[in-house]
Amino acid sequence: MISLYGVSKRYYERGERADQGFEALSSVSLEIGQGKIHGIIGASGAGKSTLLRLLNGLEKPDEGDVLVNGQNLTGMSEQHLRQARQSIGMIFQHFNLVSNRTVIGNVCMPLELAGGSSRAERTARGMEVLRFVGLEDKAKQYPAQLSGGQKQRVAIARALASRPSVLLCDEPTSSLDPQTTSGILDVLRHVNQTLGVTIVVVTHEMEVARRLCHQISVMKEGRIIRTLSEAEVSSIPEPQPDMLTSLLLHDSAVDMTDRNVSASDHTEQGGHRHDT
Ligand SMILES: Nc1ncnc2c1ncn2[C@@H]1O[C@H](COP(=O)(O)OP(=O)(O)OP(=O)(O)O)[C@@H](O)[C@H]1O
Repeated sequence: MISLYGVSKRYYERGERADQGFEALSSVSLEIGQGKIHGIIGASGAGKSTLLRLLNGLEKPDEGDVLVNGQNLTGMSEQHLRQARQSIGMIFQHFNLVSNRTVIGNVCMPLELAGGSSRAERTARGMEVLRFVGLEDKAKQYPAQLSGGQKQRVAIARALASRPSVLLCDEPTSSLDPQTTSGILDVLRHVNQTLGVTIVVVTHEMEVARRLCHQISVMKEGRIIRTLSEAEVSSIPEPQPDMLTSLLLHDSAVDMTDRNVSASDHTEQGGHRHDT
């Protein structure tokens, strides 16, 4: 379970007073249930990445509380934060692999940093997570020898190595072509369904959010202006990006029910958020 209560975050230029600065997040409250896939969408600058960074303690809120797995990250010491982060994996748009390490070397990095395991134990766990993402045959290669989709699979394997209960994804498919995107969405679903990992996905790709997520929160100017329930997300016809675009562009919540198609329309169109 992930909870944000009244979270605000300001960024300051050098020399600015506490009442100045730019408010990137403004009184954000949100609850994400355990085992859910939750999307965060919004225009550039809406505060999506800031919200994600608060969830692994990379940023501290100025006000409010951030709880992950019942632990309040706000006010935690660096040492406790490091421990808490072991149950929070993260992947990025540009994969962030270390170029001079092999695939298995990259995947084992979090285990090395955590300490307390032998090299043989780390390698065994690394091979296990590489198998999970379908890349055990690439263990000895270097990132430069892999495609974009393979690099993101390695990044997912690395994030899973320390058995996290939460996976944070910052624009995980924005660098990938549509076919590779579908493959990565399959892997993320597999992570969620097989391992029960709660996933939070920041994306500007409305269709990715619709296909992958149970719920979707829409952000605008540092606020969550709407959270779509599972029923509402399931009801979004495929593909109808205009509806989500209008959610991004207007403050007032769009009445989804006016635009919902009936259950039979939905079936006829073959629309299902887990279609790829
Ligand atoms: N370290 C920082 N210092 C100052 N301002 C920042 C900093 N990080 C983010 N901001 C500002 O806060 C606002 C929210 O940024 P954030 O990166 O969270 O938005 P975003 O929705 O993820 O945008 P994008 O989709 O472009 O990545 C933006 O106006 C950004 O310029």
